[in-house]
Amino acid sequence: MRQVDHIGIVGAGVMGVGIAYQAAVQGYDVRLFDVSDSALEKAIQQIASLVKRQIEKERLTHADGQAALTRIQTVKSLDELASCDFIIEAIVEDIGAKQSLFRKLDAISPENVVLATNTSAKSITEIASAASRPERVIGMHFFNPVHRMKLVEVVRGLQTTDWVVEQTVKLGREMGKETVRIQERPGFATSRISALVGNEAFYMLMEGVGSPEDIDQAVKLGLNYPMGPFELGDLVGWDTRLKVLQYLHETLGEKFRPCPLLVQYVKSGRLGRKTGQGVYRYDEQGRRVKEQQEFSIGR
Ligand SMILES: NC(=O)c1ccc[n+]([C@@H]2O[C@H](COP(=O)([O-])OP(=O)(O)OC[C@H]3O[C@@H](n4cnc5c(N)ncnc54)[C@H](O)[C@@H]3O)[C@@H](O)[C@H]2O)c1
Repeated sequence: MRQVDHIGIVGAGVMGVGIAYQAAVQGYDVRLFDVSDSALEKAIQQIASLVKRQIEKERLTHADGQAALTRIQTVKSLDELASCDFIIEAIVEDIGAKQSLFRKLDAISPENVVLATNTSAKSITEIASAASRPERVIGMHFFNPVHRMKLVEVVRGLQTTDWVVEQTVKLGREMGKETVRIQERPGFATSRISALVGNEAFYMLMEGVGSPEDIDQAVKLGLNYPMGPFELGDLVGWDTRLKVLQYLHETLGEKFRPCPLLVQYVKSGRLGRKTGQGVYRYDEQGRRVKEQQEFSIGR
């Protein structure tokens, strides 16, 4: 097994930030790259505020929190990931963008480095086809928020080797997560169910079945889900959710057709917590704003 000390992370959005935090807290040195300088700056602020909150909640000591922060380095060029022992991609959910990135990662990194994608649903085999050594490409699917969610879904593409699966399971566990091993099918074991539930909730909202609050409450208390479908979609980001649904619609058929109201939300920029408004509204600190107004589907 290659000793993993340095983890390279590509993409400093919602997931890249969470994965970087989790890796650093578990003692790994992290190099974080994004095409956007402002995303990198924002990422460092978000990680620092997450460390602060975890210290306040006594889930992290001050010393451990500070040590984690010093382990994260942002880099301005992909080439600076060349010496990493394991690389995790968390960029936009777009097959072309991911393939182009994996072509570059394959070219810059030694051949015993695992190249993992955090894709929510896309084909690992298709992403891997861009690499000259597709057997070292694997799905390592973290969940949002990474520091709280216990699972990593390890997804095997057609050519992924046993060694790569073992290395990824080991890293997932050492990052403090439970792992499941999944054979590649669109949406894996989790996104396939979650996309269906979120989409159905939007159809229910469009039909006027109930307010978002009541639908969320029904699913939480009646079905024992920890979060309602709208709370979860606001956290995931409806743009990401829509991309997953479009892909599942293409590959698995009609039952995944994206709800027109969900599509409208994305067109209007109501993407969820990351834009301050999705199905619900959030203040500057990310706290949900309680609405006084009566329910209507256009809300
Ligand atoms: N949001 C979730 O809850 C969630 C959960 C599990 C998996 N995922 C998956 O994780 C991935 C990232 O999702 P996210 O929600 O963090 O997205 P995001 O939109 O928050 O962040 C994506 C980041 O990638 C950067 N980026 C885009 N192209 C790039 C490139 N070629 N090189 C480097 N950086 C690039 C963008 O500048 C942006 O900062 C997606 O594949 C998504 O499906 C998301």
